[in-house]
Amino acid sequence: MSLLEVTDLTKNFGGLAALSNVDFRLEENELVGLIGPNGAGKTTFFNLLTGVYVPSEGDIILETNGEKTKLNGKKPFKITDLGLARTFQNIRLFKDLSVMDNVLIAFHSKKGVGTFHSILRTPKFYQNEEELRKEAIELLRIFRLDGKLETLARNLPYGEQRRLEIVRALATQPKILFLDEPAAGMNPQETAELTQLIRQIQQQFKITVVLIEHDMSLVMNVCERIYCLEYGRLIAQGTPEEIQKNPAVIKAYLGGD
Ligand SMILES: Nc1ncnc2c1ncn2[C@@H]1O[C@H](COP(=O)(O)OP(=O)(O)OP(=O)(O)O)[C@@H](O)[C@H]1O
Repeated sequence: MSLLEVTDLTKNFGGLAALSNVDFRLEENELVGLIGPNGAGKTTFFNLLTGVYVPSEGDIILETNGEKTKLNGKKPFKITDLGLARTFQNIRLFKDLSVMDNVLIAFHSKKGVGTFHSILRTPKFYQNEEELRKEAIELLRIFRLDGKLETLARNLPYGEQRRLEIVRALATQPKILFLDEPAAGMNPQETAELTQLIRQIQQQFKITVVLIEHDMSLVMNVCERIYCLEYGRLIAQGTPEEIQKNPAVIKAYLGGD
């Protein structure tokens, strides 16, 4: 089986079917795009996979080390523990904490030494803190944020806040990273740099990356496979070349018959 297998995933909000019978799979270490017009159900899909919403129907199964785990209905923190991390369409940082503290908090979900050592400030606590700081600086260096360790997140320029969000997600050591419109609001140069970074982290950390993005050049450039949603239904999947030629996708984006 695949790293992640989603079958028949459905989410209803009252009478509105935000997502209907979607099948989706992810393999290890691939870069996958999720596209579709506004309101197609892309963010709802991420919210279902990361435990923000409980599915109305369908299954989400993660397979790691030969073990299958059903993710439906699990809480977001549990899903993070199992190796799924995400960023949000609207940036969600601890705006009044420094860049470094934003990353350290994310690390603690995976690598903290526990309450006993933390409260008593044991030598093990200090040794662990030092190691985490080093790892945080390494990650921040990749995203060119290592010169701003003590800057408050709210004082970073917009593009850097978006990059810090990705660092925070990576600090939880995910197997799968979900990025919700990472290039939204970025200028072309920032988008080009981000494209490069996404490729780099996928290869360096050997993770699977799933990307919701309206910037088609980014999606077509970076993704190996693409899924397209419209009105909550999966209307196409394939390579970037196949998706660009797909009549249902062209119609969904351009309208008309
Ligand atoms: N919590 C909710 N309650 C009710 N309706 C919702 C909720 N969340 C999403 N929806 C509806 O579900 C549909 C899909 O929304 P969703 O945000 O998943 O689309 P999207 O493809 O991410 O859109 P966009 O590209 O504009 O971000 C929309 O009609 C939206 O209004």
